[in-house]
Amino acid sequence: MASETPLGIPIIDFSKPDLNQGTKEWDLVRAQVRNALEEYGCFEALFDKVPSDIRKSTIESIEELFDLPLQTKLQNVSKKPYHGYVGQYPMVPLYESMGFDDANVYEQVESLTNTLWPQGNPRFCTTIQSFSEQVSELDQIIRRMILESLGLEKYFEEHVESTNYLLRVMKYKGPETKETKLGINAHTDKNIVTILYQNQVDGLEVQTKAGKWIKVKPSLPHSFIAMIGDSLYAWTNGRLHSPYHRVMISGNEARYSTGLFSIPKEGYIIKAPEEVVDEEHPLLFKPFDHVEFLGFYYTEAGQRAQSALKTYCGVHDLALSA
Ligand SMILES: O=C(O)CCC(=O)C(=O)O
Ligand SMILES: [Fe+2]
Repeated sequence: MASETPLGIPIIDFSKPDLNQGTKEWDLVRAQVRNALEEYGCFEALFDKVPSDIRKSTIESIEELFDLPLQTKLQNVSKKPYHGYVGQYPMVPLYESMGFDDANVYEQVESLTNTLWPQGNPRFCTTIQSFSEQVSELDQIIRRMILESLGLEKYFEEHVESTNYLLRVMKYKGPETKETKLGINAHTDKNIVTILYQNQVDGLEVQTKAGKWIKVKPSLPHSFIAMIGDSLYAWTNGRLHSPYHRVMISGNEARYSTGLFSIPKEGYIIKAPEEVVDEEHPLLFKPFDHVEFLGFYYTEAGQRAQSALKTYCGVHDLALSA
């Protein structure tokens, strides 16, 4: 076979000083966002608005968190799967994670912090909250660009108000073998937009539409990975791709990462607006509640399904699964 140029996901620069709505710069970046999300469902965002000291203390704070005794970590329980503490799963023994609901709201982070450190840990709390708030700005820039590029900007306020932010922090223990091990199974995210950040240990892989796995290696310390989840895929009636991705790890060093997930609120019905439904683009999914869909996803049938979303509320189930 001829040698292939290594594939990578698109890189988009959000660090330009005058990236304001209505400018040429904005329109240019917006077009790049739209193309990347149609083709890959994700891209690397260069975003320097999160100061380097906050980025650094975020990674240090996550290390401090996972160094707590297991008994303490287990105190963060949640009714919602993957919102509380997760660890020691037999399928993915190297993976641990902890979720912070409403991570951009100080009081919310504080109350969870106080469960973990009864004597308080203001530095941890401030770090997690500021990091989440600053990354949520990138989430909103991206969502505004997506809506504008689809001619749906009138829905922006409703769109943002219908979601909450979850910050999930993750640790993947180095397997201490030469072989590469599975850190997290291949999956699509179920939410709206995910923004990932990581320490210097790579491992994220994204599947292209053609089925090829590509390694994601963030190029700069202020690189974030933005990714579309199934709920936005459904809301845009399939205009944007939500990619399968996984984490593969090797070596001795631990990988620490964070994901800021914009998640539809319970009770909010996700329904593709009429502007994106026409003869050429028939409705793909019946309107659904994200929390109810997640309930299905975590059942045996949901886990077995090739696409849980299509099985749950796909309009052309048979045609699509053929
Ligand atoms: O750790 C990562 O970079 C990816 C994590 C992920 O895909 C997830 O939490 O949904
Ligand atoms: Fe994911």
